[in-house]
Amino acid sequence: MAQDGVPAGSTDAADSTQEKSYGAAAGRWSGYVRELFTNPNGPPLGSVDPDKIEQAARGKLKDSPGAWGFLFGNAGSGSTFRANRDAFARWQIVPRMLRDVTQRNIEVTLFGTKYPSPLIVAPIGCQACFHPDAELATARAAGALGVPLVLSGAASRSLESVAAANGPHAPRWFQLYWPRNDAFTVSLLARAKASGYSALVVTVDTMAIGWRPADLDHTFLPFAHGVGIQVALSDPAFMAAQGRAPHGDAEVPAFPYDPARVRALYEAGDARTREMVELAAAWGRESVNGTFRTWEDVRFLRRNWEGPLIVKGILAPQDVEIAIDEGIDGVIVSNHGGRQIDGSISSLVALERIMKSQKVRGAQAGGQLTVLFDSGIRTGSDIFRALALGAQGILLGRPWAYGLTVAGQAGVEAVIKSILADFELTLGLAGHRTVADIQGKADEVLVRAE
Ligand SMILES: Cc1cc2nc3c(=O)[nH]c(=O)nc-3n(C[C@H](O)[C@H](O)[C@H](O)COP(=O)(O)O)c2cc1C
Repeated sequence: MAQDGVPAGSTDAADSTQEKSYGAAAGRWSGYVRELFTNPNGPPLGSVDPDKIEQAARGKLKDSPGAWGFLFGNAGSGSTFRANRDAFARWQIVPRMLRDVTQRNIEVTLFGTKYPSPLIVAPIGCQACFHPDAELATARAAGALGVPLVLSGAASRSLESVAAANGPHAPRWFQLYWPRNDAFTVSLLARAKASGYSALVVTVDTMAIGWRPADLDHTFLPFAHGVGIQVALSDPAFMAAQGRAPHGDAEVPAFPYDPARVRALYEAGDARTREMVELAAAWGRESVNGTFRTWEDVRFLRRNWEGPLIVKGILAPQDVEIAIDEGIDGVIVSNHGGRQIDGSISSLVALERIMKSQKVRGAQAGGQLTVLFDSGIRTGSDIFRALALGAQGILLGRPWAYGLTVAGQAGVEAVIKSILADFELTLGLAGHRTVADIQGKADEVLVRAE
């Protein structure tokens, strides 16, 4: 069994056939194929095709067009989102044959902890918009599979109840949307530590929400109605500043979230709704409100967080080099799935450029910096390509949220099991046994399509 965040089992692929929890048995993920072929009812989500699961999620939210627009939508014309996907298509895998890759192991070690795969569950805010079980379903799914979960700072459940749903020994990280008030920040960090979140992810590409036509067209801003601010509502420092006691999760946002209904209640003078809108406005004065932070502010976090500190939303090599100088432990190369800047560099091209930096490569090789990646990952071969181009782990974003929307916990599990089975098979079919065989080895294992 895993203990205190340390995975059970062996570090040796050939020897890892029986452990559970963080450590994955060889072939564990591709074993899902057998499960699918022996299930007379077919795949749990009706399909394993990411596009079909996305369509199923759209169907599920057909009466909540604002929620669908929030989940699926992007900045501006959506060009960055498309660029993310197109960038993957430009790299092709060059398989090697007649190697014994029967026993495969896709475990990785990040920040000194071994995880069963390179997959990390990306922070996605406000999950109460998508499923009544919201973050708890996602946390249960991640905990059941032993994959690390990143809880969004804009969650619709508290850090504590998500930790409980995730499980006492499950790996979890906390993503911070930076409050203006230092006492609130320090309180969040203390709660994260106390609830077993081992790493802190600070998202630096969302000091304000981008220009998102879908949200603007639907007048969809759940945070303004108190949906997605439960991390704050459960915080003693934030609530004390509002002259109130912290709310637990006894009262959670209604599902489906219906902005028109909340507006009507507000107009009718409903006291509870009015209080929530007032608290939401106070949260809005704290976070994601156009107050831009600097590296100087990151130093404050560095001083107040002992564990790994990871900066999410970096795209320029120069910024990664600064992160190294600032003693940051990890970066997540990400453009937020194309939701922040229209016409931005794709995340994969950004990764390629970043990995050309001698300083970055040296820091990565020396174990000083961990490079993670997200934006656009949809298949196992996308994971393969991101790792080959230099990432040490990847964050899966919208695909699992589509699974959540369709089927709650089971949906999140199905999506993660599918993409990891796909990745493990792709790795083997390409002639490799472990992540180390391909990580940073694009020159050997990929070719750029003409
Ligand atoms: C609905 C939605 C909400 C998100 N909320 C957050 C968040 O609260 N914090 C954060 O750092 N990133 C957030 N992200 C960005 C994801 O963590 C991730 O970077 C992105 O989804 C990757 O792009 P992809 O889903 O297209 O692969 C959100 C993304 C979506 C789709």
